[in-house]
Amino acid sequence: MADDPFENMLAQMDRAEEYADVDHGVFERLKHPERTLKVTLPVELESGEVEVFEGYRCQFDSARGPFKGGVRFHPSVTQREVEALAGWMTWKTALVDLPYGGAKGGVICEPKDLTDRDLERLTRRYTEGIRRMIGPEIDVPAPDMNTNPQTMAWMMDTYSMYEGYSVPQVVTGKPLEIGGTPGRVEATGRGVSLVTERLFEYLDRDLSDASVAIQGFGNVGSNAARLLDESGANVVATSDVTGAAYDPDGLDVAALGAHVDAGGLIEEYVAGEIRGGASTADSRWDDPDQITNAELLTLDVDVLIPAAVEGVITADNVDDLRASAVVEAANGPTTVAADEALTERDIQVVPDILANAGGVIVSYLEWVQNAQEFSWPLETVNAELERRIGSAFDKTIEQYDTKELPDLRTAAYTLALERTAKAHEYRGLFP
Ligand SMILES: NC(=O)c1ccc[n+]([C@@H]2O[C@H](COP(=O)([O-])OP(=O)(O)OC[C@H]3O[C@@H](n4cnc5c(N)ncnc54)[C@H](O)[C@@H]3O)[C@@H](O)[C@H]2O)c1
Repeated sequence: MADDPFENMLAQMDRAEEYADVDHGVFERLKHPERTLKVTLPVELESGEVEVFEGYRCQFDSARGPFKGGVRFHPSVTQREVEALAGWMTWKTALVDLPYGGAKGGVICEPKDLTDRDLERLTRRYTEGIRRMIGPEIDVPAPDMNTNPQTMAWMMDTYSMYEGYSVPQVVTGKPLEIGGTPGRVEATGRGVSLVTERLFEYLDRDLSDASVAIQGFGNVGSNAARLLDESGANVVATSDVTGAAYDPDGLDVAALGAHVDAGGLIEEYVAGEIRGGASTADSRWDDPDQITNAELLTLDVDVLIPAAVEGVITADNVDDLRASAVVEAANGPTTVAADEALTERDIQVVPDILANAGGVIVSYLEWVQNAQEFSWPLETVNAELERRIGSAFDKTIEQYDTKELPDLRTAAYTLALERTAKAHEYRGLFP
């Protein structure tokens, strides 16, 4: 049951319902996505072959504003996963109080097997498939797993070609040259780092020298690692699909970042095949051990940050977890059964809808700048990100403490559900 991300999201909602001030009828309505479009995407690959892909766009709830949510390219994308992710976007935008609803898109594909030309064609075909349901005031996509500013540029261009003029505001996470904002690429990782700092302040613990394990060293994981390293924490392990690098004395995060930016894999780094100009001789700590992703999750660390895929902390491994706090950078990394076990063990979990909200906050700031046809400096963007995610963190803690809720996820969900339900109550049912 809980391995299905959509069931997991519904179970999270159910856990919060008993504490949330929400009419039961409205609550039932919140459990159903408004709509999901499935699109068939035939693409002529560079090899000359035609491959037929499948994609989705789910628009979960728009009571608080236009739909907002990323697009994921991954072999394990399913309709249920996209719908769960769209639901989580709805609760996330409500929790951090952005004037948006929630949506998500996904295409079933293995990007590693596609050339840049193939990816461009697939992205354009997908954009054509969903273009009637997106738009600056309707639904605004953004990057997620295996999509990036280049993907957004292709989406923006395809949409604009049909409109007959440039519409930068139709997507966020664009390159700077076509209306992107400074600070967007690292925004989710920055938010993860900021909430980890806040958590330590709240727990009255010192983050400097705290040990951190991060599963996933992509956009979110690598930026969180870099910023936590800069704030004095000790990143002892990180991973990608090929496995994890572990050094109890701490990893050379900068060298790892350069290696991965140059297209390197973690297993190559551990084997000493280091790209990006760094060499083991230059590294502060030169011999990390290769461990598995499963072993990374059970390391004895102060903070565990899952930053890859959903459903990695489960009933099967939760008893082996030794971290004293979990900061959910990935969406939906903890199943409900595991969540209950973590609450019982008093392990603080900063839920995904708070921990990884930095990305959508800065996407919103990009959208606002596009609407104003104006651009802000990086300092303004980062200050606004810190203010907004800090305020959401404080409100979640206040809710948790004053209502004596079982955990931070329940606190975050009650706030998000109450805000979304209020919007539904004010707007009423039409027709
Ligand atoms: N990019 C954003 O702005 C953003 C915003 C909010 C949430 N998120 C969430 O953060 C997570 C990571 O997103 P990202 O943008 O960094 O993606 P990414 O594609 O840049 O990186 C993903 C990383 O996870 C690794 N990975 C993939 N499958 C794995 C597996 N089965 N086991 C272990 N590692 C695996 C990859 O090798 C890579 O290192 C996702 O859950 C995503 O939904 C991303």
